[in-house]
Amino acid sequence: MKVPILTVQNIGKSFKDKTVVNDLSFQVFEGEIMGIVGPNGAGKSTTIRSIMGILYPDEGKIHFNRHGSAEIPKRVVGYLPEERGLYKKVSIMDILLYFAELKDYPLKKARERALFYLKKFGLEGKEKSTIEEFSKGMAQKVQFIAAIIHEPELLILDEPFSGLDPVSQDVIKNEIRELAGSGTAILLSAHQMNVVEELCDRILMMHRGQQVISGTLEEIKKKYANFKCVMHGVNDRTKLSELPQVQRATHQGKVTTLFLEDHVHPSEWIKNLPADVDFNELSISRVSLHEIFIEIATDHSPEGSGKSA
Ligand SMILES: Nc1ncnc2c1ncn2[C@@H]1O[C@H](COP(=O)(O)OP(=O)(O)OP(=O)(O)O)[C@@H](O)[C@H]1O
Repeated sequence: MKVPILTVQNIGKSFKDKTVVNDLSFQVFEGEIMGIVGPNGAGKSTTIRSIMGILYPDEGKIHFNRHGSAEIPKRVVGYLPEERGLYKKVSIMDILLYFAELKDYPLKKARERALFYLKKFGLEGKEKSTIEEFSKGMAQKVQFIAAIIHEPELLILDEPFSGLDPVSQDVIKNEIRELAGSGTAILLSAHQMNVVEELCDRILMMHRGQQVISGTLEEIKKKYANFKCVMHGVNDRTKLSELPQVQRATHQGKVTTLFLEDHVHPSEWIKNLPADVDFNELSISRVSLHEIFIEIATDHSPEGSGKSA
């Protein structure tokens, strides 16, 4: 049975007269990785800051299911904020122990965990170094360790991959998977759709403060990811755009991408292609999360039917 760790219920937040989060509800369960995605300014960080008690929502409720009080159970929540910042001149070990102390976590255990993770993240022997001696990516790894040093049951990561090279991204991705595997509930926001596809069990997409899509990747793809046909050949663009059951088309040189309407059966559709369509390569696949994101961010409804070239 899925055990809820965090329940966000109909929250709303406005700054002056601008509504930035509107009637948003979701849950995060034990051992799952939930991705919150959306264009810049969609309201992701405002949502996360509301959960963390940095901002107060004007409406709705935030409930940490295992903890009755209205207070945030800080001892069991780990947080990697969007704006990074660690004391520049303090040793890495002291920084990590300081974070553990803030969460009332036993310091002996924290020291052991700090050394374990520094080694795991390729920073063995660096515990006496300071952040000013570190690169941005190294500092980010330390900040990630600070967020998990106290073994949180809920881990909230605001853009954990920004500024990381692909190798470091993999290190953090693997750690997130391992933490979820051991039961940690994880809520993360990210802009890298490929990473979100790969990592998240469920995805919530926000736009203008509201939920526009949510579900598992499979559910989202089934519901929103129509098929697309990518064609390499020399053709009349208008003719291709006007083929039956084509929702819209994009063209780049000799490559045309035809986004097919809902419920089109691709093999039937191919059979009905006119004989004079020229191509030397043709592929059909479901659109990616990245493309669904672009559709929403550019205000094309994922279920829209307008044709555009
Ligand atoms: N303290 C604040 N005062 C006024 N407006 C704010 C404040 N914080 C956020 N906003 C506005 O709220 C909207 C949502 O911002 P938020 O940072 O939540 O978006 P986001 O989805 O995290 O974006 P990004 O992907 O760019 O980080 C933006 O229009 C932003 O300008």
